[in-house]
Amino acid sequence: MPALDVAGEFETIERLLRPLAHPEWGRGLADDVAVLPSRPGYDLVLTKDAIVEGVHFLPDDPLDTVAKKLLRVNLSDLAAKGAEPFGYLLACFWSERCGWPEREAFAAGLAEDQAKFGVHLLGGDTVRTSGPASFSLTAMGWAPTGATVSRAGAQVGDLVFVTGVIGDGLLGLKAARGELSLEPERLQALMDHYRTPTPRVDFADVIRNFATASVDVSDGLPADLGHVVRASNVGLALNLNVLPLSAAAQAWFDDRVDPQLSLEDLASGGDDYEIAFTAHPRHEETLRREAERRLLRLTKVGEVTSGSGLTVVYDGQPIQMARSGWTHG
Ligand SMILES: Nc1ncnc2c1ncn2[C@@H]1O[C@H](COP(=O)(O)OP(=O)(O)O)[C@@H](O)[C@H]1O
Ligand SMILES: Cc1ncc(C[n+]2csc(CCOP(=O)(O)OP(=O)(O)O)c2C)c(N)n1
Ligand SMILES: [Mg+2]
Ligand SMILES: [Mg+2]
Ligand SMILES: [Mg+2]
Repeated sequence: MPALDVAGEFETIERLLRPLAHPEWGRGLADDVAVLPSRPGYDLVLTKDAIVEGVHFLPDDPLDTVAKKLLRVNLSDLAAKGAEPFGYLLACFWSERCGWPEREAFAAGLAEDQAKFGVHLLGGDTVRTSGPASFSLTAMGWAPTGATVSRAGAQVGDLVFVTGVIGDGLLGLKAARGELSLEPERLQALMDHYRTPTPRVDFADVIRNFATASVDVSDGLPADLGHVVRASNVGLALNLNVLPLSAAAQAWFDDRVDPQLSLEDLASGGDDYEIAFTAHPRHEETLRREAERRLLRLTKVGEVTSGSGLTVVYDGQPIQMARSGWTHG
């Protein structure tokens, strides 16, 4: 048995990652591949997002929450498309700060979230780097054949909804950097959202059944709705005045001197990992009921119009936003 401070490649795989392996399809992480049986009647839905220290998480974020964020941002993409997750491939680029205790914390975070979301590890890769700690994950899910929701199906007259709240990701980052003065519980709630966002996995079946188009909100609500607008070749009016805020974000907002600019910042900050989607107005009541059953906030933030392009509206007037969301320049 290697000493406890060992953080080598094979120790990491055997002692920390093997316990996370998919019981049927992971081959105990002791083979070159994972082999999955095909599933008649279903499509295999795949997505990959990487996270990098200094870009997606802070150098002093605990590694268990980094692992959870990595898994969750990917589960968010699957949920937005209406797919049910079952497994993932993982690549770890451990930096010098990732000794054995940090790797143990990372694996413990994954173990907790595997249980929470019903997924297992299928394989991956493990390397060491002199650069920033980085992690990449490929999430896999099933959706009934042909049922996956794209960005392209929005129809003129559809309503635009968003799950949960918008802006806590941005404020959580500010809070973690010590840039906000709010009550400690509020700061904690915001930091929790930044470090461990909640992917709307239990809303995936509703999206599958009722959404005409959907996207997960990672870059910023206007930026991500912009993808829907372009893919669907429609217009879309987004009403900033109804942006759903958490209690903590509301407390921050109430102290601002420029409400419009503050809402623009919250809307375009990103790191929300909510689902924005379009649906026919006849489904509004059902959507509200399904959200309520799941104790999930659901807000109608706009409508799909003829024409093309996203129009952001504040106090009934179209406005020009300085930036619509995060981009990796
Ligand atoms: N390096 C890459 N190689 C192949 N496809 C990529 C790469 N980077 C991004 N994409 C694809 O571009 C699209 C948009 O990516 P992204 O903005 O990261 O979307 P998301 O918000 O779904 O994570 C996705 O289909 C994604 O798979
Ligand atoms: C330290 C730090 N600085 C800035 C941010 C803000 N931020 C970085 S990437 C990003 C957008 C989401 O990440 P991305 O890689 O674009 O995910 P994807 O759109 O592919 O899902 C945001 C809001 C952050 N999360 N952490
Ligand atoms: Mg991505
Ligand atoms: Mg994503
Ligand atoms: Mg992005």
